[in-house]
Amino acid sequence: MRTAYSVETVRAAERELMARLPEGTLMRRAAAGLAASCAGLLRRVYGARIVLLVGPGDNGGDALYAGARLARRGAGVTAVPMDPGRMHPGGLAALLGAGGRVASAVPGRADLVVDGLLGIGGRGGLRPAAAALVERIPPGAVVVAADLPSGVDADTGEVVGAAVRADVTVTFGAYKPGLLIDPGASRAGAVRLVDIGLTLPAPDAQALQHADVAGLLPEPGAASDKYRRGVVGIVAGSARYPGAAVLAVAGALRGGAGAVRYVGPAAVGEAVLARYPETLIGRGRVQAWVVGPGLGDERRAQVLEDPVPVLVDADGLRGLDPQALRARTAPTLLTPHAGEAAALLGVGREEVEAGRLASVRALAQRYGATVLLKGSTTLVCDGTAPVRVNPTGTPWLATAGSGDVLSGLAGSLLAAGLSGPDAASVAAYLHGLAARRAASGAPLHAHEVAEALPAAWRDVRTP
Ligand SMILES: NC(=O)C1=CN([C@@H]2O[C@H](COP(=O)(O)OP(=O)(O)OC[C@H]3O[C@@H](n4cnc5c(N)ncnc54)[C@H](OP(=O)(O)O)[C@@H]3O)[C@@H](O)[C@H]2O)[C@@H](O)CC1
Ligand SMILES: [K+]
Repeated sequence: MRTAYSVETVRAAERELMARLPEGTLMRRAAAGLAASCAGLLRRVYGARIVLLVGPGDNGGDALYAGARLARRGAGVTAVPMDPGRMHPGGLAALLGAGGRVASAVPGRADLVVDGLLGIGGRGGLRPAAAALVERIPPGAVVVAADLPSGVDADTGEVVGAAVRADVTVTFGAYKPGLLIDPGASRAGAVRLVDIGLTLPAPDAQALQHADVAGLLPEPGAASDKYRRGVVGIVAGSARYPGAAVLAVAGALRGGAGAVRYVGPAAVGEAVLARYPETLIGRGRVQAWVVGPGLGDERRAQVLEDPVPVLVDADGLRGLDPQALRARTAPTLLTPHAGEAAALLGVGREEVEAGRLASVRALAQRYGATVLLKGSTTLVCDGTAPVRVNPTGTPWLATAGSGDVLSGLAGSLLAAGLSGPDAASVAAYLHGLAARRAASGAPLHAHEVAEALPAAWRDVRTP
């Protein structure tokens, strides 16, 4: 499990540790890790041209001390301050003592640029003096962000205006949520963690890894029959959109439930059967429902009355009543994309895109449900446990029908007995992995994602 911690939590842990260590120890540890990463990215440290963008706080201090280490190994290191009157004094002295220099403008050429403008003390969009330096980063230089790319909000991943686009981010003590959540995540490049010795409490966000997913996958026992493994009911599709039902069933058949039941118009049932003859057709007992696309209100209301877990997706999300959902006794899982989430919250779509973390939390609170917010970084929140950030996926997943496959898959995992957050985050993980496998750099369509699910399932179980 990759875990991430809010600024407040990191600061508290730092304070606690600093009180027990000689002054400057943590910054020395951070700078040593940063310098080592930079050295590893250069073909040769000796003679390399390194530029440090230096902010007024301790993030700038990290960059200056790291620069001093690299200068001692023969690199030509130039520090460019955001505010010449405010640079970490100890860091500046170390750099100058090691032969580094200070310049007022960013040199036109560099092999590597260290972004030490802002770390966890950054607030709001980059001020003009910082944005001007970022604009001047020489093309072709490897960009290494200290702690996080400047301009990215550490807690949320939000970016207002300009922000550094790093090739590598060397983060200190703990991952910050903004490094895992877009748009911040896409600015961070490869993220490396430097252990500075912090003792941390429960995380604010977490990202599953293969082993976590493998541990959550439903496993049939010797005594399992199809009913014990769970039946998932799919209420989706219409004469106008029969494909949604076929794709949801495709996902559900690969999700570990013992059987998939389709409930809907006869013509759609025939389309489902033609593709998947193993589907049960018509009403009957299920352990979880997926209420999805192409639906009228009355079909959704019937399903929501059933005291089993229910996943609500697509058209099923339209006009949902928070009170009615809160009154349910069994878990509810909502799987909106940004547009649907915006409608559920009564805000603009851009607001959801810009503040994905706040949006998913607000939805979980308001509807008393687990919420899977689809998008460039899929988030899962049940309002209490840490938010789960999905680390798999590919931009090619933005294709018609892929959401139907995901809802079938997650519903199947619910029927197999997983909790709402586990079903949602395992489904998102497998779905993203399957899409990566199926796409491998080329366009893909939703059926291919469904077909690649068994391979993704095997991948995560391979130690
Ligand atoms: N604590 C520790 O033990 C350790 C900490 N470590 C390191 O310290 C970092 C945190 O340092 P920090 O607290 O000094 O804050 P930091 O990120 O440098 O920025 C604050 C400065 O930026 C300014 N500023 C703010 N927003 C701005 C904006 N939008 N645009 C422009 N400027 C803006 C703000 O200005 P002000 O508001 O004061 O005018 C203030 O001067 C942390 O990320 C890690 O790298 C490591 O060494 C490990 C040990
Ligand atoms: K930075």
